[in-house]
Amino acid sequence: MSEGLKRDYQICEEIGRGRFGTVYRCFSSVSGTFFACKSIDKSLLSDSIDRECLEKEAKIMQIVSGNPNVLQIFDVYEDDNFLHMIFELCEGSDLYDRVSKRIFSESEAASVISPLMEAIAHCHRRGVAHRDIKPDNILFDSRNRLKLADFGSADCFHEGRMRGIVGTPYYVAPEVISGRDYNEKVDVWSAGVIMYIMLAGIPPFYGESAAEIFEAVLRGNLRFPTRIFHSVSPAAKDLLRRMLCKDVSRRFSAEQVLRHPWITNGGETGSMTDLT
Ligand SMILES: Nc1ncnc2c1ncn2[C@@H]1O[C@H](COP(=O)(O)OP(=O)(O)OP(=O)(O)O)[C@@H](O)[C@H]1O
Repeated sequence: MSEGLKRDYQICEEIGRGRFGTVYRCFSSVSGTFFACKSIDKSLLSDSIDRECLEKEAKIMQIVSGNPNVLQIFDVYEDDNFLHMIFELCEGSDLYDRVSKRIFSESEAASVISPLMEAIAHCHRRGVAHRDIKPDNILFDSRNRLKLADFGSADCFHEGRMRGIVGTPYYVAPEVISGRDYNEKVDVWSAGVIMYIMLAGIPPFYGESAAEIFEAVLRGNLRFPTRIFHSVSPAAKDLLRRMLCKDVSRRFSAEQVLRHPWITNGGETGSMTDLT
């Protein structure tokens, strides 16, 4: 373990595991606070792309720090074998657990989508596209505040063209799959998929395998089956159409999503006129 880490933090129990790293609860006696320490075993990084992603993750998290809805990074320690990143601790269940259990009311969904879009808009203002927005990467702290996490696939879109397939099948935007250049609006698409799943309990573009899901996403045929959507407001459907719009130039930006009435009214749309 790195000397600096041992000096500054007391490492406690394991709280999670990813492909390359283990996450531990840790304690800083200086601040008297608990944090999360993600320790990455460098020997598990098989190629230069993995190594590049890891270095980028720490760098990008520093660029996007300072927003209450983006997971804060506090320290980075490196030795020959490990890279340790100290993050704020999120002890609540993640959004994946929450969406797997039940369908959300519109106001409950808005209370998640609104801070998520605040986090995404903040990253986009700093020139960062997250590129892997999905429920597993949306954490909640002990006060139930949303924190966007896992910038391992993120990229700085001002530094050159973005290309290459990154993301997770259900959530990935069609322009990513088609292999064209794309921009930061891929994150708005993914957030739209999350909003749809929260309100409907099923994904908007479904397939039995990754290949079938990709085909469904590429078709981009957005439907609101009456049996599921009969009680969903026109405002929510209007926003979904604008987020899950295949034409990137017409797709809303994160800032536009934040100004949409469904967001500004907190999903309370009972008295609104039909937007469709
Ligand atoms: N800041 C945090 N606070 C509390 N728990 C966390 C925190 N960050 C990650 N975890 C937990 O640790 C687990 C592993 O996280 P990690 O970021 O290493 O991997 P992952 O994102 O799940 O997977 P991969 O990196 O393989 O895509 C997560 O599923 C989560 O449960």
